[in-house]
Amino acid sequence: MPTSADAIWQSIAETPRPTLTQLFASDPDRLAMLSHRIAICGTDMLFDLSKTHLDAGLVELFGELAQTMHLAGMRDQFLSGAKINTSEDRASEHPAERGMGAADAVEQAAALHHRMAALVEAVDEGTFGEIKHILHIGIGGSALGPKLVIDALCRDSDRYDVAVVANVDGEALSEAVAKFDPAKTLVAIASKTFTTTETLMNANSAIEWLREGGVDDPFGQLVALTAAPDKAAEWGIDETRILPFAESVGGRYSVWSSIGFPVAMALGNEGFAAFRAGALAMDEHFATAPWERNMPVLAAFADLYYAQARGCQTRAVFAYDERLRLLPSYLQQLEMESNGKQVMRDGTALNRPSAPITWGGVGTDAQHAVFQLLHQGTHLVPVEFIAARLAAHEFDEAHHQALLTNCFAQGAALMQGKASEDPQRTYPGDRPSATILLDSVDPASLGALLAFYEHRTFANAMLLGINPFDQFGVELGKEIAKSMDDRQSGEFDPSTSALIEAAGL
Ligand SMILES: O=P(O)(O)OC[C@H]1O[C@H](O)[C@H](O)[C@@H](O)[C@@H]1O
Repeated sequence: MPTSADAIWQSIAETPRPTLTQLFASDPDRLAMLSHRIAICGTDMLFDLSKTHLDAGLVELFGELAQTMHLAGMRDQFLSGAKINTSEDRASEHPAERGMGAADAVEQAAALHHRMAALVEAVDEGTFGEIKHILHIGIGGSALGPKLVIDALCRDSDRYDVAVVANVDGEALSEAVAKFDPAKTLVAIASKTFTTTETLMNANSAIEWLREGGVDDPFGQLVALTAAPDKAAEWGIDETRILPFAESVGGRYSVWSSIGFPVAMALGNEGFAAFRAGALAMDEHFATAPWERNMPVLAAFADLYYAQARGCQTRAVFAYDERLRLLPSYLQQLEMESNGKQVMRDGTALNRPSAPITWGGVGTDAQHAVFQLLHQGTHLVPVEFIAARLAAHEFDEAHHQALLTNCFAQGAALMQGKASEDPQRTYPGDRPSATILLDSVDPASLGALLAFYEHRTFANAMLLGINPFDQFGVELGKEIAKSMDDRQSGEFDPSTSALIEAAGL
């Protein structure tokens, strides 16, 4: 009979706790066990988890937990398009956008990609007149992915300027359109549901801006990216410019679908295909590698060890690469919206911490701001560093060397610490970190990196027994905001009513 999850968690909690330095000293094979290279479309990605407290015993215990929680079976179901999002009775088929999944889903995704590529070409060829700017309007999963990927990969692109507008605050739209010529702007309205208030309000204002800018037929410059094509059509968007994607692709997993249209515009169709190919290479790794060498799963073991056995309430991600500066905010949605849950898949209480809080920043900036707490604060924070071996900028290579040495020095310092007679100057050390080193920040590597995080989030969820694919927690606030907009203010608590009154609403 398989051991119960509670018994395994108990064993994990009771596992002896040698320091990281002791772990390295006692096992000459530690690096080989926990640091792995994965080949991705002709480049290499290095995942070094050796500065975490995982050891052979813990990996074995987590392997038992994986068995008890049916991780392999759940992964196979997920990757074959079964309805694993049980609370919403649907599959989760973002891997089909990259080419992995049920044959019909893969085929359908390929056809939709074909259609999107044709629209990109049509814009390139001037079918819409001279287009120079793309105004992408969307929020949450319909914004964060495109924003990150464009910021990371399209800095030198001379194709189109893209602005991503999410916030309902008019300042966001105002800032974005300030640089754009209405006559030369294509507006992409990105919304899976095509009902999101912020997005539709921004879209209406963008139409107004086009009209006021002298565009006679603003609707002729609109494109919709959505899983609800009928709603987009009702809204007035021409069917030829609606790029649909499957309902079974979740919002925070949708950058691979037509939500990635502005990426394809800025990067070109080939670049967008390479981005998806990189993700597919990671899908294949996740689908086949044994747990002890399966990087998304091994990383999830470490995540769970810190959150469950060591009481860590947060985890910090630092991109030592300016091009990846938006990665922490992308991961905040991916990890916290997926795994910030209070119940298991069957609705019973999750009697343990769910996802830690993801936060982070950019190196080296963050070293001069928040690293004090990481080195000497009383919170234990597992840290993750992401860097790339090669730079792309034109300045002296000393910049990149300094960036990488700083990155590696921080990991070493967190682990080794430093003794001192003076308590103020003592570094306790034994603080964990993981490092991911890409060859370069290119479409395939970034695709693989984001797929790695998706699968790690999935593995965390399966090992806890929760559903990472719904997000009911975001609904209540929307409902209350709506009832406020509808002026039902009498129903609110005294504090809220007083705020409404003070703001003159
Ligand atoms: O793409 P949309 O349907 O407009 O949704 C945009 C976002 O809003 C919701 O509230 C969810 O929390 C997100 O997961 C989603 O990505």
